Amino acid sequence: MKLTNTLSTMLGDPRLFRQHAYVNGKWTYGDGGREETVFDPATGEVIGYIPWLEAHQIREAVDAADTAFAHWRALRADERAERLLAWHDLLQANREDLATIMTLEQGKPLPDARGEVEYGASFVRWFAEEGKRTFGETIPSHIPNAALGTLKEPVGIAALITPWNFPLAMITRKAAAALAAGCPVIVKPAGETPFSALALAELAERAGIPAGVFNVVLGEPAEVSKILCAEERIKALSFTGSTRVGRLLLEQSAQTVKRVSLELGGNAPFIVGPDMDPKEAAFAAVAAKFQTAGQDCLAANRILVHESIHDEFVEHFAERMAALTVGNGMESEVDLGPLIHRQAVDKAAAIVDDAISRGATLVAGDQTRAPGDNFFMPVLLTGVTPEMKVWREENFAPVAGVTAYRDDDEVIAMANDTEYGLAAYVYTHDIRRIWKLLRALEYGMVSVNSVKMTGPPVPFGGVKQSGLGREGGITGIDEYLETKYYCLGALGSVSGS
Ligand SMILES: NC(=O)c1ccc[n+]([C@@H]2O[C@H](COP(=O)([O-])OP(=O)(O)OC[C@H]3O[C@@H](n4cnc5c(N)ncnc54)[C@H](O)[C@@H]3O)[C@@H](O)[C@H]2O)c1
Ligand SMILES: N[C@@H](CC=O)C(=O)O
Repeated sequence: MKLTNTLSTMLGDPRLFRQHAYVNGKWTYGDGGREETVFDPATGEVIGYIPWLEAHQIREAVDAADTAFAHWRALRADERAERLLAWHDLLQANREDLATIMTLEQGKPLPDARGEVEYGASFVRWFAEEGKRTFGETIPSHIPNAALGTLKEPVGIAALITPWNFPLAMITRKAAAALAAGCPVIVKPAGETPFSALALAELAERAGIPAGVFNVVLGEPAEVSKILCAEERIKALSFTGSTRVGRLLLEQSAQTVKRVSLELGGNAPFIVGPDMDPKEAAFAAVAAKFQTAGQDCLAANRILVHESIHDEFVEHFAERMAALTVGNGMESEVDLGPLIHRQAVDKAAAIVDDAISRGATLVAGDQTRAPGDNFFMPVLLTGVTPEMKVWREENFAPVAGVTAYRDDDEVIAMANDTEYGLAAYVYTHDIRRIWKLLRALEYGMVSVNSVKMTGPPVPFGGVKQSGLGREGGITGIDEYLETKYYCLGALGSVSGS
């Protein structure tokens, strides 16, 4: 198998750069000799290679997790918490290296990568604490001389399949909850960004998480997922990624009736009320659109501005957008890195062409200034209408589409005109309008006058075709817990309570 060490020379701790799968506490090659090349999206250079595991090796990961389950679930919650807190501390201590790995494989600017390491680590800390609070209940008995109640028990092995846009935090938000609940995990990261996942495995081992409890499998995505979904011993499947693949995995998991959690695509409306300062709203919209070069499930995809302030808003948006620097995320002062690969650039270009051909106006976005093959310069379109792809599809690129609306009822109908329902933004200071929109918007998350909405205490997730279940918050751990009801009968001395 090919290996390259360029990336490790850039790290304080070269052992964080691993080019093997991690199964049962061992770094593993693929038995069939298949491998995948991983590129730096900014330069197109090879940064490493990963093996593809064969079917029997994926099953060995399940065997390992199955064996490890008995010991891991038997630990006290505070013992698991100690290991999770050690993992958290190691993530923090190695923040710089983890951010370097992330920027090189994903492309996001280094400060954003540092932010994601902090964000990812914050879920580990959160669930270390939440694991100690998985309380059951006592139930007032309706049966004479009986005591009724519930226990919370780990559901079993959890398979976690994750995307490339947030290569670290999308893993920790799932894995920390599962591990805290007592479930071993098998992580299948995106092939574009495996090295963050493998660095997480290295640090999990150092934190004292036992062999078989945290595994990272690599391989041909459809092949690996089919095996994981068909495995009866895997009881929970948690997926973050596109709605297309989410539907497929839900279908494949039906045969083994798994607990399925899905965090899927978004098509976020960003609604600006007539009372807003157009400059303040435009600056917020730029921030909500261009994070991770628009490759964010929370990215403002459809910007809906009241007609009375539309033109001023567009002027300020264009001015702010023009000040963004596009370039290699390893360089300082860069706001937008590359897109993940060339197909993403082609998709973005096709969405812009489609909008223009259907009557949208291109206000800004000169692609001749793109600093490389995988870069896409920010685009501002106005006059966007519902038949355009930029309205219908999650563009996952730095393409902002603006539409004017007349009144609240019209903007509610516009905002809900999508199969997606992840997140929506509302900018207005009118409390009646806020309440009306908050209730009428068909979204799992609504953020009012704030671009930032996520974090460990938050029940993150969508409605409609944006997903099933919630991650984070006080309910995130429930995705990995079963409720066991008990009835202790014939107690003799207990009655009526
Ligand atoms: N709701 C959320 O919390 C959230 C967070 C991040 C990303 N996302 C969504 O993820 C998408 C972008 O990520 P992506 O392009 O990596 O998504 P994707 O669906 O293409 O891939 C996600 C994962 O599924 C695997 N996969 C791909 N094809 C597969 C197949 N045929 N069978 C089984 N597995 C397969 C990939 O290897 C990867 O690990 C966007 O739609 C974005 O909105 C959602
Ligand atoms: N920004 C999101 C990830 C979506 O792509 C998050 O905070 O979870």
